[in-house]
Amino acid sequence: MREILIAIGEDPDRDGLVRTPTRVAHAYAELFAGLRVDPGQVLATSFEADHEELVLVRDIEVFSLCEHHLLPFHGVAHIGYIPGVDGRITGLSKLGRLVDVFARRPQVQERLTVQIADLLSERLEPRGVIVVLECEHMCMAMRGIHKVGSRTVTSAVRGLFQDDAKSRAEAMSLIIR
Ligand SMILES: Nc1nc2c(ncn2[C@@H]2O[C@H](COP(=O)(O)OP(=O)(O)OP(=O)(O)O)[C@@H](O)[C@H]2O)c(=O)[nH]1
Ligand SMILES: [Zn+2]
Repeated sequence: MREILIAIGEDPDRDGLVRTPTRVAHAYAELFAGLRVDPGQVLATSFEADHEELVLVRDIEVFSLCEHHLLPFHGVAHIGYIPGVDGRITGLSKLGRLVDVFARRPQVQERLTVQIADLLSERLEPRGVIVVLECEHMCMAMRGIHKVGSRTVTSAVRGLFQDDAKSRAEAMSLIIR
């Protein structure tokens, strides 16, 4: 960080900047903490339930950093699943925790979307999973192409949502408003 400050023409020893390398190190430790967490642990607790219909959590806040520029992208995730035949469900907060574990890494939005869908699919063995992310990328807003307000939408579907167009359309109608 000190070398970056010198490279951009700053004085790393001036009062406001002298502790900046340390601050950035601490900030990065938090922003990239997901690299040191086992995502499977997030879903370690699950419950039996007689619910065989859609469970959908909308508008889960997403903060991540693109791996190309290390600039933030942020927006929301919508995560839905239909529990498997043995009816296991997870705590609703775990879906938000799962987003954070994968988001707190150098990312691309597509991979973040797929990682969430794959882990839910693997660990909960649900009948279907649908994940939609809508994010704005600062690397496209405050630099480069300067397109402020454009949002990128990515989705990943697993299980019955892949084959059953009616179920997918029903879930999408609850997600996209
Ligand atoms: N597919 C994808 N691309 C992303 C994501 N985040 C940033 N990017 C893009 O990554 C690309 C990197 O392109 P490069 O040409 O290597 O880098 P660059 O010269 O800084 O590109 P510009 O942003 O076009 O100025 C850019 O087009 C970014 O918009 C993401 O989550 N998914
Ligand atoms: Zn970027």
